[in-house]
Formats: sequence, C-alpha cells, structure tokens
Amino acid sequence: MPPRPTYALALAGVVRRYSEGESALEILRGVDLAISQGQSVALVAPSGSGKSTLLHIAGLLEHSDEGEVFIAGRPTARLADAERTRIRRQHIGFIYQFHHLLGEFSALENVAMPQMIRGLSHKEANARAKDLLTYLGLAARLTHRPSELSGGEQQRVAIARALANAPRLLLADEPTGNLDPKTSDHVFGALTELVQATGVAALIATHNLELAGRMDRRVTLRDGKLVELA
Ligand SMILES: Nc1ncnc2c1ncn2[C@@H]1O[C@H](COP(=O)(O)OP(=O)(O)OP(=O)(O)O)[C@@H](O)[C@H]1O
Repeated sequence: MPPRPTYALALAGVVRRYSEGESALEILRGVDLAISQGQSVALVAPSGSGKSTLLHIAGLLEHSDEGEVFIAGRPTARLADAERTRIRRQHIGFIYQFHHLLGEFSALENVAMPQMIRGLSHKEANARAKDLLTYLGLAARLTHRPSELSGGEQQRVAIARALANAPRLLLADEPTGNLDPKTSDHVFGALTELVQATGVAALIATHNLELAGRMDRRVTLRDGKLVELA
C-alpha cells in the first residue's frame, strides 16, 4: 500500500453550530478538505456562508463541535489549549482583511517579533524579516511605522509577518478585501509569488474570482459542506 500523504491541512467531518435562542444554527455540516504542502486553495463563498468560521477552526483559533483538524498530519481536536497554541505558532501563519500590525513598531520589528517569540536571536530574526520585506518590495520602508505606510504596503508587511516563521500553512481571510482593485492585484500577485517560492500550503478566502483563478484549486461552501469548483 502506498504511504498516506501527510497534508499540511486536513479537515474531516467538521461541524460547527451556533446557538440561536432555543435552537442551533449549523454553519458547517461536515466539512472535508485536504491541502498538500505547496498547494494553494481559494475559498470563494457568499457572505455569511461560514468562511471565517472555517478559517478559525482550521487555524486552531476556534473549536469545532464535531470532526477533526489535522495540522501536518497531527490530530488537534483533543489537545490542550497550550499545545494547540504551540502548533499554531509553529505551523500556521494568518493574514486578515485588516493588517493588525502593531502601531508603535516599525515594519521590520513587526515581522521580526513573531520569530523572536519563537526563540530566534534578534540578529537572525531581523535578517529574515529584512529578506522577506525586501522580496515584497519594501526595502526602503523597513523603519516606517504602519501609519506611515500605504494600505497595500501595510498588507505586504502583514504577509511578511505571516510567513516569518516559515509556517507549513497560510490562512488568509479576504487579504485584499480592504484595498482598491489595482493595489489588490499587486498585493495578491506578491502573495501568490511568495506562496510558490516558500512552498507553504495556502487557504485563502476571497470574493475576487479573478484572483481565485490564480490559485491551484477553488472550493466553495454549499449548505455547510465544502464543494470543489472547476
Ligand atoms: N460567535 C458567533 N455566534 C453566533 N453566530 C455566529 C458567530 N460567528 C459567526 N456566526 C454566524 O455564522 C455565520 C457564518 O459566519 P462567518 O463569519 O463564518 O461567515 P463568512 O462567510 O466569513 O462571511 P463574510 O464573507 O461576510 O465575512 C453567520 O451567519 C454569522 O452570523
């Protein structure tokens, strides 16, 4: 028998309910998904269909009510919160619609910080942060604070920060949703290039079908289940 592939992310039978008064609203009704290392997947689904919920569960920020989430082959549902946090820090990078950078720190510091939290020296963390920011065209913006950067630049710093710890899995929730079409296109181009260059697995929620077309696969949520699109 061939060896079972180890997916960067695998979801099996994921169910999530929210209580609504007396009744329960079932948002995810048995979601299955497997993403290999190096593969990029766009999640294109209507507002309110459960995209953010799914990303939070995949990123171990939220628990599912049923089902299992495997990160790099390891089941996580029954792990203690401290261990889930450790796995998240080690293996997962996040990009949100709004950059969530720390306002009092420079671009370089924002990208270096997660690496120092993981134990890298100041020098190593700064060197990697500088490389990533330079790759993203921000070599002349290293010492700028977020408020001194444009929206597209802020989002590129957020991309660098998400990839700073060389995660296996990148999760992004409308990463260009806050940008004008031209900047969005530019930032998305930088993101897809880095996804390819680093070999990270990526699950990216977007409303933009053209941008989704540049990913390896496209999936949607239909009646709480994940469906593969052409
Ligand atoms: N904590 C919560 N308690 C109750 N209901 C919730 C909670 N979080 C989300 N929901 C509901 O679950 C549904 C899915 O929400 P979610 O944010 O995952 O959708 P989405 O597809 O990301 O939407 P959008 O594209 O608008 O961001 C929505 O109807 C929302 O109101």
